Amino acid sequence: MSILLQATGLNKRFQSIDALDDVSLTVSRREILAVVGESGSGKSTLLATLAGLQTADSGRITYYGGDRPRDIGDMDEMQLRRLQRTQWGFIHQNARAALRLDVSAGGNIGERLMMNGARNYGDIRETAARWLDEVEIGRERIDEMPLNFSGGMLQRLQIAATLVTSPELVFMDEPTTGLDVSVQARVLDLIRNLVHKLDVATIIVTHDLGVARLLADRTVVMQGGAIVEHGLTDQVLDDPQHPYTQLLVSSVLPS
Ligand SMILES: Nc1ncnc2c1ncn2[C@@H]1O[C@H](COP(=O)(O)OP(=O)(O)OP(=O)(O)O)[C@@H](O)[C@H]1O
Repeated sequence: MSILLQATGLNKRFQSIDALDDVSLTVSRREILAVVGESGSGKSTLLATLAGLQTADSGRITYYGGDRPRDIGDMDEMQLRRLQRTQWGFIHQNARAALRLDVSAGGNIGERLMMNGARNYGDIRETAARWLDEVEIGRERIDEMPLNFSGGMLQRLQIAATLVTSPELVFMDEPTTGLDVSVQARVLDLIRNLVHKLDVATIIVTHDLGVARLLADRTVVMQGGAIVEHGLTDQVLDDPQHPYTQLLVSSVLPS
């Protein structure tokens, strides 16, 4: 598999805290990479940095998608925004904050299509309807404001609104955290089916090793801003080598 995104030597310091400590990783095309670790280990900082939402103090991020390799640090604001809305997607933990609640469900999906150049109203509406079916909200709710949608429905709408343009790379920050346990499984199942169907590379941050096991081809483990272990997910979770990973696995997964 060819590399889609490569990060080398990322560092980020907040006052005296090393949120990122010499982090290097790669994500290949169509690969699902999980970033796991305890609260405060640097997962969200890493994801936001990789996605160009915040800058590292040092290090380099190269994106090999599109027509030529580009360093994120060399892009101006407009180029980065364009990349983020065309070839990338970001699924936030808090769907309520990520969506526009005063715009219809169909409008939330259609907006992303229009940002990518779609102009034909009939086509946009039909694509939005298809995606509402795809994420099991149902096309009959296309004109409904998502204000009264449940947490699970909001997350499924955010997923539709992100994946509708078939991005090459999607960043997910704890996409099922905060949802009822019974709802989490359904959303995870949906994510798994869609990313495989669309062949989209995914970097997913989670504190839940079960999520990594279900979704990810490879997993990296973070502690104190550094990657302490990485490998195939089954390998990392079934035969952890680093004491911190062993602790994580033994305290979270029943043996
Ligand atoms: N804007 C900021 N200002 C100061 N410190 C920050 C900031 N953002 C993150 N940090 C610190 O950097 C470290 C890593 O935080 P980060 O949120 O990336 O960890 P995390 O693994 O995602 O944790 P969580 O799962 O709780 O979000 C923490 O010690 C955090 O307090």
